[in-house]
Amino acid sequence: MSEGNDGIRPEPEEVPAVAEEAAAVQEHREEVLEQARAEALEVGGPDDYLLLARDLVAGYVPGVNILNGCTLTLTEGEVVAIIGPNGAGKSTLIKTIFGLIPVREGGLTLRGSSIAGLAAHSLVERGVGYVPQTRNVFPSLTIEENLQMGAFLRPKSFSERFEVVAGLFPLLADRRRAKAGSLSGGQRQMVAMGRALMMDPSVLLLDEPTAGLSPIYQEEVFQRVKEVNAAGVSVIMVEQNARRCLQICDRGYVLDQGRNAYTGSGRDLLNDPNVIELYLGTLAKG
Ligand SMILES: Nc1ncnc2c1ncn2[C@@H]1O[C@H](COP(=O)(O)OP(=O)(O)OP(=O)(O)O)[C@@H](O)[C@H]1O
Repeated sequence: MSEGNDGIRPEPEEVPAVAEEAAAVQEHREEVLEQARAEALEVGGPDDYLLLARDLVAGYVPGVNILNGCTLTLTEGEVVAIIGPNGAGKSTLIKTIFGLIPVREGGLTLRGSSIAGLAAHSLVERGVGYVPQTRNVFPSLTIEENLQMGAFLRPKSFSERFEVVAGLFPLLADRRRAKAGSLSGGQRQMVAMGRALMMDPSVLLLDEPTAGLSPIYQEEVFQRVKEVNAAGVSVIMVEQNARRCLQICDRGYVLDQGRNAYTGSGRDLLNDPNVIELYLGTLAKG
């Protein structure tokens, strides 16, 4: 057995200090989550928001909840970010809003009417678009065919919507006959967003649109999101590039363990020492 320190394992006396620090951080997180839960109850009623998710409880496996009471509001014209650590439930929240995961408890309303329990295609009909994180284009189809799939509920509106969407993403017109599978990751993301916009949604749900993209393409995606928003679409986006996302969004939600941890304007969250310490970590120091 080796007696010396191998440079990786901590000295024995360091271990209690690390454990104490971890326990303190966990205790702080619990306090934050409790406070956020109390604040979440202070939101207005369904008629006050374009979209209201209130105290949502949801999960994949019977008896196991991933969302433990999440509240989120979206007002017309906003870009709202959802950030938080891995496994916090960010994607689960956006999938629950889009009807891909059943709501076990809580309320979900769009323009004051309940959408809990509605299937995804019903939400598309009601003006909600969704771009999943992965497998969000049909690689063997052309760009144009991908966009046709996006307009499948209203095929007659294809030409008109194509003009509008290509105005936002010129690439889609320039390369309309190219197979989506031949495009770069960033270009595919434009196709995926363009497809979701073909139904002229008022709400666009984006699940980590910059994941796996180079910094240049990440920036392009953020700019396009702003342009889509400026064209009248309210946006909820889950993001792994938390710092940049908070810079461009109106408001943000920090999720932790399937619950609200912090809520505020993007700027407030970026400057909140607790958010920096607990959730932005090295990103904040960068
Ligand atoms: N299809 C699934 N079946 C069962 N559990 C799942 C499924 N998808 C996700 N989970 C679990 O739900 C929890 C939350 O996952 P989710 O993808 O919502 O997290 P996230 O905050 O988006 O994190 P990440 O940034 O890592 O994607 C995780 O513990 C994950 O293992």
